[in-house]
Amino acid sequence: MAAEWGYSPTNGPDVWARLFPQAGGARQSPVDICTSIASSDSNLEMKKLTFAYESQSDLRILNTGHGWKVEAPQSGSRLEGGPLGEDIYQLEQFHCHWGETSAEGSEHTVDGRAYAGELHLVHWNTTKYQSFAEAAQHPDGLAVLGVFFDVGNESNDEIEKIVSTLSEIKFKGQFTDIPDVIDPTTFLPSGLGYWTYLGSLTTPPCNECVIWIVYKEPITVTEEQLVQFRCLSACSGEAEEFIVKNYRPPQPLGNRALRECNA
Ligand SMILES: NS(=O)(=O)c1c(F)c(F)c(-n2cc(CC3CCCCC3)nn2)c(F)c1F
Ligand SMILES: [Zn+2]
Repeated sequence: MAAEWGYSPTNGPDVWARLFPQAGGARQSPVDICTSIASSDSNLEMKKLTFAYESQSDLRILNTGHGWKVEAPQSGSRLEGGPLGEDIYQLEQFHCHWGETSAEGSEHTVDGRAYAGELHLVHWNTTKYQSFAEAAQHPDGLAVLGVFFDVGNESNDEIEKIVSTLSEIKFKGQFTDIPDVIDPTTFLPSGLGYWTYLGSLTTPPCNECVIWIVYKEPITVTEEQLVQFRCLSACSGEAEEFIVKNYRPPQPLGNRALRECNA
């Protein structure tokens, strides 16, 4: 397998486990969310999931070669409650997954249906661990909020702040600062119902360290905004290999519990 993992037949999800053994584990993400087996859990209703983010400007966005990633270490942010027990999780970064067309692109699917993309807000457990890298080695180390993208006519203003920087980070390894103020709260849908289950990073090394919280209600972006995502290059040089898809297909849920909260 090519040294660098990716999403092509020769280095994609089907062969990740050769280099990254955890990718073949029993607690992998994403999964297909089968709504008929999701169980309502009164505990989730009682311990409301709460989040508090700061608005930040000059956040760094980089082209990872697999997509864009905004580094947003927010010591003042807090995600807690719901499935997170008594621990507090802090925002570390957010990024997104998409597909070649808007008929695909999300990582999680709902009753077999894919959305046009999926935003991930990645948090780590600051109650128990001293760093993101340490937290990523533990089963309750990370909490990721997943938000589906639906395509509509209305441009998403917060996503547009990301799109407006992409021409500056066309190639892998490039980064720039986002001049606009970003408030992560604005990425969340108005309806706060969600599904939750225990899973993993959806990219190598696929550590089984994520408490997943996937919102039921999608947010809207435009086709043009997704077209701009697909113009990023996976290469650092002149060669142009566009990042047209960067989603892992659903993995077996196995005997994991899938719970839901209709906030
Ligand atoms: N799609 S996802 O599951 O939301 C998702 C994530 F949650 C991530 F945290 C990462 N991630 C990977 C690393 C390197 C770490 C380096 C230290 C050891 C763990 C990996 N940094 N962030 C990631 F790439 C990703 F895709
Ligand atoms: Zn992701």
